[in-house]
Amino acid sequence: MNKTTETTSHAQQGPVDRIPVTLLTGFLGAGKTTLLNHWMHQPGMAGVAVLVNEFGEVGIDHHLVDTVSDQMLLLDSGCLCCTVQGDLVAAFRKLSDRMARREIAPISRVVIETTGLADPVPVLYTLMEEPFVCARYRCDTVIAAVSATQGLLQLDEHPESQRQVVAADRLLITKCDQASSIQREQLEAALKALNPQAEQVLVRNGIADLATLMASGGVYGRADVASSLQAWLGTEIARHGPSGLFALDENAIDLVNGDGHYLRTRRRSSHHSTRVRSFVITWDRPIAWLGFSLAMGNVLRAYAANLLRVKGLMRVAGDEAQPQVVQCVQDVAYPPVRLAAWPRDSAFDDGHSRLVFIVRDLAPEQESSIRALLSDFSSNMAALRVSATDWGLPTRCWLSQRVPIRSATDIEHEGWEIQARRFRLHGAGH
Ligand SMILES: Nc1nc2c(ncn2[C@@H]2O[C@H](COP(=O)(O)OP(=O)(O)OP(=O)(O)O)[C@@H](O)[C@H]2O)c(=O)[nH]1
Repeated sequence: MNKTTETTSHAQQGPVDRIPVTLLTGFLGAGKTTLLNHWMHQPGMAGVAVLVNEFGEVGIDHHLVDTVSDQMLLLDSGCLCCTVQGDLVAAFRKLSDRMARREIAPISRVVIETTGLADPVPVLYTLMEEPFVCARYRCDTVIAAVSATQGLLQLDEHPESQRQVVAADRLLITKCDQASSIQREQLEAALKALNPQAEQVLVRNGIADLATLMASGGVYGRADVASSLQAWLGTEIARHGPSGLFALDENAIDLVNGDGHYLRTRRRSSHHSTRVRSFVITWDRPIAWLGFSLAMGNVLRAYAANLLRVKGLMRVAGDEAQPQVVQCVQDVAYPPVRLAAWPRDSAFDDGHSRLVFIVRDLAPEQESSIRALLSDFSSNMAALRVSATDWGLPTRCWLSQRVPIRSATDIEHEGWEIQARRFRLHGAGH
């Protein structure tokens, strides 16, 4: 074989063999985990490895996705876009090592669910520039979930949300079942202005076709785009804009999307606004659901402007074996669901209730008053019943309905450990 032929065949082989990666992004509470949970039940997900990353001290999301113990990893040491890029590379290495040792069957795709606050650019940079990763994996698609009900406001107030939209090649407009047509159309127009080339997909009740996740994206999935981010950026600049739009220096990563929109981010240090932080409230005894729901309603009402996201698992008196999942996005409380059992081998091992709050501009004394409101539920049933008739209470939907159980049996995780059960080869002797 002459040299030219060798070079050609190597070049042809490399990109074909690399495992496609889908980045699933979207602001806090936009519906990423809900979408993932639906997709995880599809037969087409066999062989897909999922990496979940959360902002906050206690990981919740991986407990909310069913039947995932064997193909899901929690990236729990911080937000993917700033502190855990090394961990992300380590996870890719581990996947590759296990495949090489035939401990797991070949992986057909990796899906990374980022935190709602993640800037996708540093993650893209890792995928496209880190030598180990880009030799074996290729960024295929960036999907951003945007809430039809809250997305416009989030785009206005949170630069992270804009960056997620601009970097995406597919936009999933979630919660269309809850939005008016005017809300939806305004959001569609805003998204079009930010990222005209991205495909827009409407999502109702958290359900989208698996093809939405699996289909290759426009920009990132193009076979002719060089894997190097710098080369890709060069192509984009040549196509769209004046020179000097970007520079890759020591600490800056810039990205220009298909429409010449320009994103700049810092490579290493945490660049989340210091205005955003998280804290956890823990209860070591079962909570009274009525009192808790009313207290949470008052918390949402009083601090709506500062609460970005609240979620957790609660041990409810009288129903202690099945944790109740509590979900709030800003001042909206979503209908609770119950898990079939408490997650094992996790922060919830002790069976305590925990709520993770992600807040912005919340003063310490305000945090103290939230803690106080949630530490002392009135035991006066008559008073509770009166306040339960407050029709404007954000947590009304927690009071009225029977809480369905979601089967989430056998859910466990090993943090960074890759769990091989699903990928195990028959007869491989493991
Ligand atoms: N009605 C309705 N509710 C939805 C939809 N998508 C998500 N939800 C609800 O919105 C809440 C938040 O959804 P998640 O899937 O946890 O959102 P997320 O983007 O993973 O949240 P973070 O991981 O905190 O950023 C949950 O209570 C979901 O049930 C939808 O399309 N329709």
